[in-house]
Amino acid sequence: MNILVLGAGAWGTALAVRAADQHQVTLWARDAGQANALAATRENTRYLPGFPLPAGVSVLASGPSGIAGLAAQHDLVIVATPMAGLRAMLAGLAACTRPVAWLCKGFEAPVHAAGGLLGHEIRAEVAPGLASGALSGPSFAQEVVQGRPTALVAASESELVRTALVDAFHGPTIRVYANDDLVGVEVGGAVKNVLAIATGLCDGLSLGLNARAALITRGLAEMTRLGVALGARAETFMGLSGLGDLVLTATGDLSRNRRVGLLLAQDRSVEEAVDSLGHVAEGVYSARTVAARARRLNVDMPITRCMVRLLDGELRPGQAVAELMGRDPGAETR
Ligand SMILES: NC(=O)c1ccc[n+]([C@@H]2O[C@H](COP(=O)([O-])OP(=O)(O)OC[C@H]3O[C@@H](n4cnc5c(N)ncnc54)[C@H](O)[C@@H]3O)[C@@H](O)[C@H]2O)c1
Ligand SMILES: O=P(O)(O)OC[C@H](O)CO
Repeated sequence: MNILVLGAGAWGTALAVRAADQHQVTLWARDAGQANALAATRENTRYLPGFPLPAGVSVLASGPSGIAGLAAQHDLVIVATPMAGLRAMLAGLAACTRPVAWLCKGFEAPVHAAGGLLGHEIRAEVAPGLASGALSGPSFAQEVVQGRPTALVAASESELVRTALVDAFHGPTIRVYANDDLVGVEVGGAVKNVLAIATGLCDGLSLGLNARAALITRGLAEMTRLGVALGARAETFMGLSGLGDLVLTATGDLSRNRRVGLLLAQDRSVEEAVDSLGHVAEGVYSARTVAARARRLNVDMPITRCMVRLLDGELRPGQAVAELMGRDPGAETR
């Protein structure tokens, strides 16, 4: 198989390295300088230092034919940009006849009255004919690139796309499960990032293990409520892209979103926290949209609402905890 990976951040690079165990991979960087550095050093020193690119990975920057021309020369196209780059990528691939999958986890920042969109909603606007889906699940790039065992979920309404993703990435160190609930998989991947900021905050304030378990459990409930309201199946949230990715991101110190929460607990500003990462933390950009879409659907998401007020500077860390604990008693419903 010939696989094109569009985006040479940490995750695109890690998956390109692993896919090259079994396939030919082209890793595309939007910035010619980054592509040249990658090609010269055979290492992504900016986003995933310490892991050489194997011979099966070739590096490219945009050529005269652009991404559409490149896509036509490959069997599978992976969009590995953050959410902020997905709309432009899908628009550029609108006429592509190859299966396409995005890796980003989040809601796009609002571009019109409908508010911020998930990947499949952006696709419906700019590339409705594209055979496409998302590859998601609990997966830190640093562990995947080291060949540590990982399970992913290939989500699409199209069996062709699910099968292409399994063929591309299922191997000795990665298991890929197929799921046709693209909405559920996308909601899980987006909301877990917001909840990981909350859990980082909780741990940074040394609130204890009981508090962390409560946040994860009640966070899963609010993620499920939003997903079901958006048309997902509730059972998807008990799977890899729901519970699985929530547990990983909320508790694993490799998570950039969790690290934002840990830094906010030290009274660092959101800008300082984000700048210190050097990587994208999608939860920071998605939180307001998650809360806004929940509000429109009449879905109660108290943890997310609290995180938005914290990120907007309306609450200090201690006040956020007091607000969550001060709510009226309620039934333990989904
Ligand atoms: N790193 C992980 O472990 C991991 C795992 C699973 C999913 N993801 C998701 O994958 C996506 C990418 O994450 P990452 O870790 O590779 O990020 P990163 O911060 O390591 O790299 C981001 C890459 O995207 C490029 N980029 C930034 N803005 C862009 C834009 N507007 N258009 C095009 N390219 C742009 C940057 O140049 C860089 O190459 C995120 O949505 C993240 O949630 C990451
Ligand atoms: O580092 P984070 O918080 O962006 O999380 C990375 C992956 O999404 C974990 O599955």
